[in-house]
Amino acid sequence: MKIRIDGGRLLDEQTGELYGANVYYDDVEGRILAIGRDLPSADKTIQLDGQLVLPGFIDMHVHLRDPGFTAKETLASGVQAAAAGGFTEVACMPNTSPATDTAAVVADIVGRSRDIGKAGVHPIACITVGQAGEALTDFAALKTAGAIALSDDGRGVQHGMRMLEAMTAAKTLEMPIVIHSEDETLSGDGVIHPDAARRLDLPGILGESEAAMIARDILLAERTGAHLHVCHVSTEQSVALIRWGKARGVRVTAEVTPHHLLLDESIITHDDAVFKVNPPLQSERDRLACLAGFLDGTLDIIATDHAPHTEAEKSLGIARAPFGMVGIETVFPLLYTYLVVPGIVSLPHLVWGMTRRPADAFGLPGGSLRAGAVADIAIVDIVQERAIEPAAFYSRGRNTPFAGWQVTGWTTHTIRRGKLIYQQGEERLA
Ligand SMILES: NC(=O)N[C@@H](CC(=O)O)C(=O)O
Ligand SMILES: [Zn+2]
Repeated sequence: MKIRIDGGRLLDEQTGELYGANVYYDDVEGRILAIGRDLPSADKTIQLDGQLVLPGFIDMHVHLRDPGFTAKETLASGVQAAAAGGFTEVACMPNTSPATDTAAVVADIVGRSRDIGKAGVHPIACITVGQAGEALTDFAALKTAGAIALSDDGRGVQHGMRMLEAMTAAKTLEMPIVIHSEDETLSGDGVIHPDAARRLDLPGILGESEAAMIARDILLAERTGAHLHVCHVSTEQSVALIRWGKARGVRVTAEVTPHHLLLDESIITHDDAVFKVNPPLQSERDRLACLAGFLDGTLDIIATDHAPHTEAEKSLGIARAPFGMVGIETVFPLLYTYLVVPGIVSLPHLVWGMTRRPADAFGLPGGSLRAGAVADIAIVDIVQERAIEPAAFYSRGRNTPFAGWQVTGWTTHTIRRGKLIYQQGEERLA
């Protein structure tokens, strides 16, 4: 079928200006045929009224929890939540059970997510067996099965020589090494930023635990030539180190989360584990440094670190609850409302950070709307405004610190390879 999206507004990919145009695509080929005002007639039309027609969003850091932790999230609930957030592609982290450390687990995730038919899923497989930080996994076999990168996310690889071996092997296969930077000899048993920890009489996490490992791994990326991607950057020192690495010509890319762009540790005034995340909410100065880093391109992409947990787990209090926040259904509305509307970040800069830049950094299709490109599209409504309501999430995780925040920029339709994978108000998958 030929389908046309009429009456929307697109971003000019050169100038970043919004302009009115229609989009014409084929749902079998899954490609955009033409963009413009005078297009051939279609079998079906999606009629809009000025909504934004954007490239489908790409999230390089989500936890889908399947296999193993399906009370937190399942593949089905995760990819439906992703589609509801406007995402056409997500990369999922390997801290599953069993860990995503064999070709069989990678192939299972790829196959089942394809059958569900919502957002596309790209597994990031473990660097070390069982994420234990010891023996390396079989990178070549993981790549053949469909892994797009390697990470022990959830934990840092503590042993420097092990990381050097991993980068050397990853370089020969051209697989990115994606790092959760945390020197555990510095973070210890900390749970939140030291200032918040002092107020609540809890153990703190030193910011240096992140920056120290980033420094080590930039040096190892320089030595090996591997592509290093730094997850969830949260401190001023980390941003400075990545800026330094880029200036030296090291192949380093980095991501920043919506919570590290919008929140700081001062929000933690009482013992509520909804604010517990790793790396922790940092100081206001760190938050502003992350924002500046995103604006100048040091932090290339926005990633949510969508980390669902059950209500029972999150009700254990900050000392005992697991780290993590959900984010995939609310990232665009939050960043649009609180960064674009007040003029802090431009709309194209936000959109490229969620589309073109992750596609370029990881060699994924999508990220651009033009004739010949894949028909991966997010349609968002910047008039409709409502409060974030966790009970309405498609995700099983309800653990967001943004409940009740009033936002606009909700996704109304998500299209992947020409197929409608989300329409606002649709039923939850079983
Ligand atoms: N970010 C988190 O606080 N939690 C993540 C792990 C991670 O991304 O480090 C999780 O898996 O729950
Ligand atoms: Zn992590």
